[in-house]
Amino acid sequence: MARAPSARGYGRAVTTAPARIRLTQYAHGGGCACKIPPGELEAVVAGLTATGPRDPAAELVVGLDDGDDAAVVRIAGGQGLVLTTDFFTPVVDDAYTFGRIAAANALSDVYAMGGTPVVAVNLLGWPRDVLPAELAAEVLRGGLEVAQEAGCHVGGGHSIDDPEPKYGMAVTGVVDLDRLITNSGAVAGTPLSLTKPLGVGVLNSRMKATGEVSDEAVAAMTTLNRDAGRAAVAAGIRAGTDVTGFGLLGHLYKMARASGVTAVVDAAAVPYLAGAREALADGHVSGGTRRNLDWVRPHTDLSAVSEDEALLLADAQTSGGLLLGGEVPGAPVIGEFVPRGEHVVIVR
Ligand SMILES: Nc1ncnc2c1ncn2[C@@H]1O[C@H](COP(=O)(O)OP(=O)(O)OP(=O)(O)O)[C@@H](O)[C@H]1O
Ligand SMILES: [Mg+2]
Repeated sequence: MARAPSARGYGRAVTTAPARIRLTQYAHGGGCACKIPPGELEAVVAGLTATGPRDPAAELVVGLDDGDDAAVVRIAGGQGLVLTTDFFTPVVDDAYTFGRIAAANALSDVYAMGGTPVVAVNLLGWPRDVLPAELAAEVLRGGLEVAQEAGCHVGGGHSIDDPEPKYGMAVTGVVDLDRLITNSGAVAGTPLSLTKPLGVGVLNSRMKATGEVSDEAVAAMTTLNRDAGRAAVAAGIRAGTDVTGFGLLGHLYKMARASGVTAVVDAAAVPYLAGAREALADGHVSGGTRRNLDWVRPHTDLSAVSEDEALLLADAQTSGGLLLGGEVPGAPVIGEFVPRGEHVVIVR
């Protein structure tokens, strides 16, 4: 038998699986909601960004300056290498599904830059004294399946004994540098689109607390942003990011700030997964979501919406959709970019 999550510690390895292990109960937080909050992260990495103005001909085309989704390095033939990594604790109880979500999320940052993933390596942390190795293999199986769907090789990885289960990937892709999509590419006068509905954060919090699974949320989190990324490139879009732990408002604030424009969000046009509002009303709001809202509040005009609406807009997503400066087929327009005004973001 595996030990209860509360009885953590290093001891004998587990060889047999109990009837039902709820992976989320072995982690303090789940998915992108366990990211270090945006303000704190920027303070931590600030010392790494003092590289001076970016030279457009430089080898490192995208570095840390604008907190973009991935680093981009110039290679031959007008191409760039796209490099990104993402890992987190279980966001769902099922190991195979956790693997699929974590892989879709890791691959997403390449799509958010307008790129195509080529090869990934796994990052695995596993509490080998409390959880069976078979479950770790299930996590990796899920990740491999999604990478294969993306046409991305899995070339290896790294695994450590860890008090909490963690999984993700480091992904390398390629991008046509003339079609690169970045945080800083937004231009006033262009529409703002979102390719997946919000609400994954509150639904995952509910699932962690009650065990109630939202199939819609799982479907959203396991869907690759490949088609959205391709559509964005085909439409000539140059501004975008994926919506993850910092929520729509957090990622939009980063985009508008980096682009020197103001983003206007039409709250009524933002799509939500079924049950998201009810989960919020029942109090299933993560600390990460509250921190996201606190972070953007000084720069955001929220006077037109209730506190609940603002929390939903700041809901920490895992493997969320692409937020794009432009229009793509099938994705709702949820606002627009306008010249920079008093606020960096306006919710109306
Ligand atoms: N430990 C770190 N060292 C250096 N840079 C970091 C570190 N952690 C994060 N960053 C950088 O900070 C920025 C914001 O990180 P964040 O993880 O939010 O980006 P992201 O990969 O797009 O997130 P997500 O995978 O959730 O979409 C990125 O440019 C990232 O490269
Ligand atoms: Mg990202």
